[in-house]
Amino acid sequence: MTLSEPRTTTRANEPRKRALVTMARISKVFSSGTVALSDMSLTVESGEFISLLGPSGCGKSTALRIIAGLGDVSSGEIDWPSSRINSRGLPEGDISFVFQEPTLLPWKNVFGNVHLPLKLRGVSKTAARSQIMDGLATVGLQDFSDAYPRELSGGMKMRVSIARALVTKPKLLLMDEPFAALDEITRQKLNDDVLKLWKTTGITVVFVTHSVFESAYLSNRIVVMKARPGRVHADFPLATSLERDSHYRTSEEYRKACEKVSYSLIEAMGGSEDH
Ligand SMILES: Nc1ncnc2c1ncn2[C@@H]1O[C@H](COP(=O)(O)OP(=O)(O)OP(=O)(O)O)[C@@H](O)[C@H]1O
Repeated sequence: MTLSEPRTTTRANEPRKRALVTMARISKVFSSGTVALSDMSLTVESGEFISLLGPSGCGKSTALRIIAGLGDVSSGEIDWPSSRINSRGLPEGDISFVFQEPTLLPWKNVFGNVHLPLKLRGVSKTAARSQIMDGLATVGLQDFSDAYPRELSGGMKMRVSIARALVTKPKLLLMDEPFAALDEITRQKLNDDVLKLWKTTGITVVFVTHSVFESAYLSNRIVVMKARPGRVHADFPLATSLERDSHYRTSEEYRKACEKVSYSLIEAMGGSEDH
């Protein structure tokens, strides 16, 4: 196969569909009176790559935080049908969160930062070494384990943050606009890294973004949200016969996917198609 030939999409160990987490008629009203979410229902199937897309303030981060157990709900139910639940109502060890900021500890080196989630579980550095180095290899930073955050570029810091999220081998990776602060080329590289780990590990990803292009590139399902109050406007699969790579970015199929997502977002924002 030459470099210019598009490849067909494959994913190792394609999982059988089953509900990983179900949000049923979730509402969230903050003490300020802001209704961040109203009657939001969403089932995340195991193995999906879902993008939550929508205008600012439509509740994307709130929805993600609720899935992560970082905020309570005003009404509605969260269910984890296929997981063992701990006393906090969460599936033990199954969720990792990546924020827009890498949030690395400046006084710890890369190895120490990635070790953190395991340290919190009582795993020593020695016992965790191979897991940490595997995590760093996944994001291409195996040669930077001794470096400190101040020595890394923005993209490298975000890679460390992703390695830290993966080191506990979560089933579900929640990403809240992780690449929004990065330049376009670094963002595209990290998009490819995340897609690669999604394909090779079987992890489920819920990815919050403002970007139509990013969501159309990454996801196999798009959930477009609407604001005031936050709710689901549209929920559709985004299949492609092509491998999502640099060729895909210039393909007619990607252009059509972007158009479809873009129209849906315009609708969600109350506009018309010819805006
Ligand atoms: N802790 C909070 N207290 C009060 N209101 C909040 C709080 N967090 C979020 N909100 C409000 O809830 C609504 C939804 O916010 P949220 O951050 O979930 O939206 P978003 O879609 O992620 O926005 P953005 O794309 O700008 O990050 C907004 O009106 C926001 O101002």
